[in-house]
Amino acid sequence: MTLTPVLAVDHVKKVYTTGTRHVEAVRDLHFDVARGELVCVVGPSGAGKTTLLRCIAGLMDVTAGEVRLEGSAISGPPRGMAVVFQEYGRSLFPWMTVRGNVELPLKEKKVPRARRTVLVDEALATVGLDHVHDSYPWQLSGGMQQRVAIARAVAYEPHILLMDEPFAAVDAQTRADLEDLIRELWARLRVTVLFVTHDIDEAVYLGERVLVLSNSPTVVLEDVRIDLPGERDQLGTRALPRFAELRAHVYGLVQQAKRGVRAVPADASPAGQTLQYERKPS
Ligand SMILES: Nc1ncnc2c1ncn2[C@@H]1O[C@H](COP(=O)(O)OP(=O)(O)OP(=O)(O)O)[C@@H](O)[C@H]1O
Repeated sequence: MTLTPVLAVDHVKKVYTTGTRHVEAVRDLHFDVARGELVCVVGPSGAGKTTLLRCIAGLMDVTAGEVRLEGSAISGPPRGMAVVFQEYGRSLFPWMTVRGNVELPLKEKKVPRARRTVLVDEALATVGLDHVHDSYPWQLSGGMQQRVAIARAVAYEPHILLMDEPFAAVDAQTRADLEDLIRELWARLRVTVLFVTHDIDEAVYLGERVLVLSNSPTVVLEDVRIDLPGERDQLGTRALPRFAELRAHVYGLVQQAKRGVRAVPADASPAGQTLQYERKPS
């Protein structure tokens, strides 16, 4: 029996059209994400990572192909999805308390008040912020604000969590803490996560798979299985020889992507256990 993937990105193409100008940002992206997977996406700057995420989040139409969430085609922001963006400063409402920010999407989802209280309390405790319910976002550090954004996504009880470079604007120590928080939440809540990052080390540390995108117009250059132990910690995991191999492998792929390479033969991938996808001829 074949299980329906939570997320199916089915030969997606995206062309931006401004007046008479056409920019083919994404050529043919094709991959599935199974329930409970944590999949990272890396690629050179301008590879189309944000474009892909916006298409998946239903924030923009695809030019061809289809994105399906639990078997249904996406044609607008789907209810079972939560998104955490890089700009936490802009994603939180400064005139609302932390509690108000986390509760807002639940009100929009028409969750009854008593249930909302439980969900907000649990989510804030989960991200270690149960002492700042009544603070305003601008009274918190950047890392704390990003925790509020994560709590808001978690409280929503999404089937899939999309994250677009969520830690790019925080310092290295906070970033490491937030990475561990995501692994911990993912393991505990069994939520499916698609995580876009510029950072190759972060992708290998976090992911069960790393999708390496080619340069724009984008295809999946390689889908690398990250066969590191499930229990990860910043010092031990990053010191493993296998971590170094996978990191070097993904780094090499990103360098190839920058040079315009769009296809890697399966047998040229000794370090990663590549998953191959059938491509439509373009
Ligand atoms: N609104 C737009 N109109 C026209 N072209 C666009 C638009 N948005 C993005 N592009 C182009 O699409 C391509 C992919 O951009 P996108 O922002 O998705 O890449 P990215 O991988 O997220 O980049 P970065 O890593 O630098 O954030 C780029 O060539 C970009 O110039």
